[in-house]
Amino acid sequence: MNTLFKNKKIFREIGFVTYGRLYTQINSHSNAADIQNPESETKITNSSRGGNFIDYRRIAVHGGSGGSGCVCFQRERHLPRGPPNGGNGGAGGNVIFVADINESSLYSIPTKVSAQSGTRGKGKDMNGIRGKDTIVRVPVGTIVREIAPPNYEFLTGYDSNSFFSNKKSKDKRSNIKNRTKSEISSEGKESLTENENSDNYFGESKKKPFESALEKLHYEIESERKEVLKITSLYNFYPSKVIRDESTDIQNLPEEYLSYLHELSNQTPIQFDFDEDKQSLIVARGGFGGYGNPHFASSTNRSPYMALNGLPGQMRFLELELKTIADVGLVGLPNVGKSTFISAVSNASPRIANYPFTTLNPYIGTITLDNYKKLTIADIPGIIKDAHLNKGLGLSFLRHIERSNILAYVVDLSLPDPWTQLYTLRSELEFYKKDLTKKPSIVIANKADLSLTSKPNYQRWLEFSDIPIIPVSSKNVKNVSKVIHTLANLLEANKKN
Ligand SMILES: Nc1nc2c(ncn2[C@@H]2O[C@H](COP(=O)(O)OP(=O)(O)OP(=O)(O)O)[C@@H](O)[C@H]2O)c(=O)[nH]1
Ligand SMILES: [Mg+2]
Repeated sequence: MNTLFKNKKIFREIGFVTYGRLYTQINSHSNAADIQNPESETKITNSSRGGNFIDYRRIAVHGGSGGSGCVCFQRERHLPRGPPNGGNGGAGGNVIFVADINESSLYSIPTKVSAQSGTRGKGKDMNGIRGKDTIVRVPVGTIVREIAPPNYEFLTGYDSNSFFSNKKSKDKRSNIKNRTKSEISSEGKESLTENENSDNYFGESKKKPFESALEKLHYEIESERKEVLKITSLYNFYPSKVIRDESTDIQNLPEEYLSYLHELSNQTPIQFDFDEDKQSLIVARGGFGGYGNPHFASSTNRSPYMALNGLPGQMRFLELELKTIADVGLVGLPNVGKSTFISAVSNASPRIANYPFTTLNPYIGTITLDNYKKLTIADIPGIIKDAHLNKGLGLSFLRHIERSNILAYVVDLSLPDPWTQLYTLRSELEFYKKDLTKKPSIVIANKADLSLTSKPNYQRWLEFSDIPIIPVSSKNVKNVSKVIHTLANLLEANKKN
């Protein structure tokens, strides 16, 4: 199976990215403790602030295969028929996701992530080496969901419950037919009619070719997995001593081996939210290493000529979605001064210019308050009227403020009737997600330094406003500390509730 992943052509076809900055392998003894104390890992930085911001991605993850156990006997001059001494195979490495506060984009995560396979056991009781784990750093705020493999239903009639069946696998095409009739239609997914699968008069299949390399990869892996999981192929026999007696029965398999097989066939779908730094999750477990022949020695069979093969690692298809988590989300029309505000109050330094849509990616700024607590603010691209109809940059960026505790509407106070900006923003937010505007909110009335128009606007607005309005001049850094204190108090009150 592992050879499949080494197939560079496939990697190229599915767009395997070799940037590898988020993607590193750590030594074979990695465990949860290592993750918490990542000294053994390479320091990775990700400068994805520029044009490389990606907040949605679909990837495939694959744990390493386990190495096979070895069939071997001790042979010395004085000991011609010594005891069995074949080593166990090494387990495959796991693919582990770790949340990292320094990451801000899913850009560097490759389409296909696999962990190293374990090596085979050898004679003289030499166990195989465990495959290295692969650690993928994901930004805090990433949501991981398991998805069905691409076009899963038309690829194969693979039935995960038939792992233990000893029957010869049926013809692939008949499998597809069987599945088409019953399972696919009941699942209600994209279904193929029987006619589409059957051969025509010239014996040519009308089945569509693989539409993407990822589908092809999945098909190959699944067929190989099926092959591996046939009971006879679980065993590794001594050459020319192939014995298929009752000792190769399913009942004789070690319990941990069986439970791993069971786990492989009954994977619970992953749904995980990385909302804290250093949180980690094994997304694809490495395969079990097979036992060497000493494991099968008994009082009746002192020279077992069989060992166990390693098992394949878990294969999963995942959907990653980044929803930035900040305490405060800034929302405003383009060019009102959101980025100027965030750069005036925090460590963020987004681009500022006098034209709309200067900001194209979300930015997070951190402010250290008097009591050494931290307040994070998210600046997102500007929203315009009818953004829900995909005008401007659309509304997808709202996912980054969706989980903020507080909303801060930034308006340009110098424009005529500035409150209309607030109406527009609120209605667009409601279009995106119902009740989003019910979060505690304030209005940052920016450009108050342009007092000729701003001052009368402010006076009029105060008379009917339903939320606090704070006039500021972000450009001249005037009154911004009042905004920060109001936000900090609101946050405190909000957390207590
Ligand atoms: N007079 C005045 N100008 C300001 C103030 N704040 C921002 N500006 C100017 O307004 C323009 C837009 O500022 P940005 O911070 O880029 O605005 P933005 O809301 O981030 O814009 P987008 O990223 O395009 O949505 C710049 O030319 C700023 O110099 C202010 O308080 N007073
Ligand atoms: Mg901006």
